[in-house]
Amino acid sequence: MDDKVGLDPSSWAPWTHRPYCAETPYCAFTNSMFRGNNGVSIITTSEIAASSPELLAKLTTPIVETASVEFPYTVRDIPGKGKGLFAARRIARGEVFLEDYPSVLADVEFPGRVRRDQGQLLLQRAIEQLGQAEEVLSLARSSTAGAPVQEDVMRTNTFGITLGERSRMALFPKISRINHACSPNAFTRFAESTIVNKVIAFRDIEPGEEITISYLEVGLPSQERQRALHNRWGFQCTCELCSASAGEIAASDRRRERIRAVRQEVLEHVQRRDFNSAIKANEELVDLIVKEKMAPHLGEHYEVLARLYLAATDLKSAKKYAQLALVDLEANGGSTVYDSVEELRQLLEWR
Ligand SMILES: C[S@@+](CC[C@H](N)C(=O)[O-])C[C@H]1O[C@@H](n2cnc3c(N)ncnc32)[C@H](O)[C@@H]1O
Repeated sequence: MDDKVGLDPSSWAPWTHRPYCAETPYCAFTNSMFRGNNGVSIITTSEIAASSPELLAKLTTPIVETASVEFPYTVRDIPGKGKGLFAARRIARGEVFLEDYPSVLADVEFPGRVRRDQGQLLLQRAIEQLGQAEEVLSLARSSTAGAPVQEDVMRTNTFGITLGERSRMALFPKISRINHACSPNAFTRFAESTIVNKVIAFRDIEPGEEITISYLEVGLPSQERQRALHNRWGFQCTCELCSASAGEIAASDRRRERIRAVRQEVLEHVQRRDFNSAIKANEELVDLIVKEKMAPHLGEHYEVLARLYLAATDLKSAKKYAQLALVDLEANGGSTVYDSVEELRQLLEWR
C-alpha cells in the first residue's frame, strides 16, 4: 500500500493523510477533518477498508458538532484514581449527558498480526495525525512494564465495539476520563449508525457526585473482577462491593455464579426451543439480579421474558413483561438508547 498510494494527496482520498502501513497488511488511515479538527484514525487492512464503504463514509464525513453546549460534568483529579468526571448539576436517570465520537479505531486482531514494533509505528502514526493528538496522548496509562505511550493509552482507554461487522478497539477521549465502579451510576451505549457513544445515567446523579461506569461485564464474581481490573487497568478495586465483608462477598459470589449458570441455561433452553423452561430460568435470573442489585439491567431481562412468552404463544404474559420492560427502558433513556422500544410498544397493541 505504501508504494501503491502516491505522494499526490488526491490519491489518498477519502483520507486527508497518506495511508501509512509500516510494511504490514494493516495501515493507519486518517481523516483529520472529522469533528472540526479533532480527526479520526482507523487501523485496518486496505481490503477491509475497501469492503466497508458505509463505514468509510461515516469516518470521512466532516462532522461538525453543534455549537458548544454546556457540559453537565467537570473533570477533576481524585487521589489514587488520576482524573475523573463529576456531575456539575443534577443528572436525571435516563439522561444522555455525554456523547462522544471515536478518535482512534483499530481492528482487534491487528496487534496479534503484526510485529510489536510495527504495531507501535502504526499506532504512533494514527495518533500523531490527529488534531487532538496531545489530548489523546495525555489520557491515563496503566502499564507497569514500561509499554510505549501509544500502546499503553490504547490498552487503558479503549472500548470493544462492533463496527462494520467487525470487532474493533475504539478510543473515545471524553468518555476515557470516566472511572470504574462495580455498581456504577452510568452506562455507555455505542450506536453503530452514528458512531456515537452515549453515556446515560442509570440513576439520578447528584451535583458533585463522581460519574462512574463498569469497565467489565456487570455481574462478575469478586476474584475475576479484581483480577481483570488489576491486569488490564492496573488498579486495586476498592468499590463498595470489593470492600464488603468476606461473608457478603461470598454470598454475592454465589449469586453471581448462579446468574452466570442460569444465563447459560436460558440459552440452552432457547436453542432446544423449550420456551417454558427458558421462561422459568429467566424468572429465576430476574430474581437473582434484583437480589444482587444489578437492577439497571432489568429492562433488558424483562424484554427477553416478553420475547420468550411470545415464542411460547402466551400473549398475555408477553404483554405483561413488555410493559415492565418499557417502563424500565424508558426510564433509562428510551428509544434514544434502546432500539427495541418501538417494537415493544407495538407488541402492547397486539390483539
Ligand atoms: C479509562 S481511565 C479512567 C480515567 C483516568 N482516571 C484518568 O485519569 O484519565 C482508566 C484508569 O483510571 C484509573 N481508575 C479507573 N477506575 C478506578 C477505580 N475505581 N479506582 C482506582 N483507579 C481507577 C486506573 O488507573 C485506570 O487504569
